[in-house]
Amino acid sequence: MSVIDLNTADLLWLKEVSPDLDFSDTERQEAILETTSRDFNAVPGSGKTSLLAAKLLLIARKWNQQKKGLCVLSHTNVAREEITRRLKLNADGQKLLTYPHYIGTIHGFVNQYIALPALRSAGIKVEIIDDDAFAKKAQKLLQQYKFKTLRGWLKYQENADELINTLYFKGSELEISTESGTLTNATTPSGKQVRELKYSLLDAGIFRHRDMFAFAESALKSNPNLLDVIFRRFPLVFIDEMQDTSWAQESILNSIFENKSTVQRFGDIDQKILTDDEGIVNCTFPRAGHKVISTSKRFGNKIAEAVASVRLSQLPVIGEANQEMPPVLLLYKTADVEKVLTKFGQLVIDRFTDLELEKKSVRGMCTRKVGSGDVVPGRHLGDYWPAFAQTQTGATNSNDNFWQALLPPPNHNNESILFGRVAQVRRAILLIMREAGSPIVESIRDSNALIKAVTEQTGTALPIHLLVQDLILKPDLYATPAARDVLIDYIYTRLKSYLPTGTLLQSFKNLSTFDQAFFLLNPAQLPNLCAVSHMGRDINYTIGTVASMKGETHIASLVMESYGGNSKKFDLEMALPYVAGIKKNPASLSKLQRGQLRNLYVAMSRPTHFLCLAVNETRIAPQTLSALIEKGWVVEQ
Ligand SMILES: Nc1ncnc2c1ncn2[C@@H]1O[C@H](COP(=O)(O)OP(=O)(O)OP(=O)(O)O)[C@@H](O)[C@H]1O
Repeated sequence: MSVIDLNTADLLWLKEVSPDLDFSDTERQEAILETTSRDFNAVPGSGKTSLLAAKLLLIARKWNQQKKGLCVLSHTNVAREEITRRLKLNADGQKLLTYPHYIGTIHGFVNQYIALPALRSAGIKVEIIDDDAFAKKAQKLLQQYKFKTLRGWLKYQENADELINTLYFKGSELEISTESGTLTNATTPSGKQVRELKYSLLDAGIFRHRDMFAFAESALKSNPNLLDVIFRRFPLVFIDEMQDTSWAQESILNSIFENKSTVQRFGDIDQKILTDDEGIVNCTFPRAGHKVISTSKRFGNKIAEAVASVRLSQLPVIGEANQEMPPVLLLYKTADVEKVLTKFGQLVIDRFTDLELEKKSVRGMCTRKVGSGDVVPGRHLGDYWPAFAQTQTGATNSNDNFWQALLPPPNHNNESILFGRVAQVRRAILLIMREAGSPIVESIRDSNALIKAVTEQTGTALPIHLLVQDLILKPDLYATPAARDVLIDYIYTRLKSYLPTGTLLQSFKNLSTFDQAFFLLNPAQLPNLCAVSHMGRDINYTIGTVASMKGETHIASLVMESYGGNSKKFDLEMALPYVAGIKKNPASLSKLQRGQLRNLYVAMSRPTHFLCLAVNETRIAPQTLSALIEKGWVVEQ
């Protein structure tokens, strides 16, 4: 028997409350009305998250259980925020935001219901769960005399820093492992010390997110009754972004809910770009009997055709939007690789008015950040934008640098993640207040508590609100070295009342958090922000990796080719014959090459209007070029 009854009358109501969304097709209607456990594999831009939010609204209207609730899980905070944003708009939807319901990330859920209670009852304190904070503390601890042997061993390890930064507890036996490299046996001196280091951090209450899954597994093993308690509380479970769920996460969720609660999972298996996860072969999404949504509301037919050509499953992708323009193939000469991003900015300015670009995202993406290979450039983002490469080198990369903390993440224009941007900028301000010795922030652990602490202790946080607003809305304030100098003065005036009495402007300016060495290699470029002036108009747009832009919608997207290293192939060089229709069925490519294609599938499916692929002119065959032109592609140089 299903937990909830949904029928076609509900769809009529949905039309009234969500007039911006169209659920008139059979595939979406079936997905909304489905009441049994089922997976849904849906194309990019099909509106998985908004469909799920709409479905939740319908259920909220009918939910009458007081102590049992819905469990809605996503992989990222972006998806969670999108769901809660939509639910907040409606009185019924708001009911889902409180007890007995849970809406949050899989990490948050596992922590709240399993790992943290287990750690508490074992008397283990938790100070912080944060991969960056863990890495920082681990590196600091490593410098202690007692880890001398370990340091000696690390000198001979590739990625020694990462080996330490990513130490984690694995499985229900809490075995100590690393995500980078291999640890020596626990009986060797260095093997002993690396484990001692991890245990010291455990004693200090410092954990990585991944550790929590091991504690959860361990708790469920030693206390199987816990499973019953959780599944009884949540008879209905929805999981968004299912393709990104690792096996460690899925196996815990399966052990709690499988064959007990009704579970519906949404995702797109072809967008799974992290495929080197342990246990990946066990992942079950999408299960037999799954349904599909094959139409995209994001883009039209031309982009859909290109996206479908690189879709590994070769299932159809149908574009339903009708605002797109001809896609562009941007051919560059090797010597001009650093001009690609500027040229794309010009193409965007030529195609859109300022009004059309307002509040819309323009992005440049590349699969690889940096790398090597004795091949002609166009290998990675660093080739196209040297300032990006410099952020990837340890020397200038500091978790405590204000500028680094301030720089907009790749998705900073997306309204749904504005909340995330506010949190990011508050964190940057917290770094300043901490280093300046502000007594207000002495006992606060993260930026979430900043406003509360400032308000409680001084009566108002208005100066911080205004500063946050300026830093988000006016990136020009930190676009050049001179602007950054002026900005520090301005920050001082805003924060002065929160600083220790007598803090002078000069000592404030000398805080190491303002160190601009971060920008030195390329003072004209911000690491991930490209500024272009053309025909008397300006555009600033963000660049980044494909992985960092998953889930986004752009008005215009540039996809820059990259070299796959061990795959021995440039991704677009390999993909363009498929896009041109000369080759079919990319499923026969090698594993690494298929991984490259998955990235392209994600990247090429971001834009609503304008898709541009940048390729070195030496890497496209004349036959492919003519076939693309015949298909309606425009070639630019
Ligand atoms: N049912 C719908 N009716 C009309 N427009 C929609 C609908 N669903 C989504 N959209 C619009 O389509 C675009 C893509 O939606 P969204 O980003 O939610 O898709 P997605 O399935 O999450 O995509 P991806 O898997 O690529 O991240 C957005 O601009 C959104 O507003």
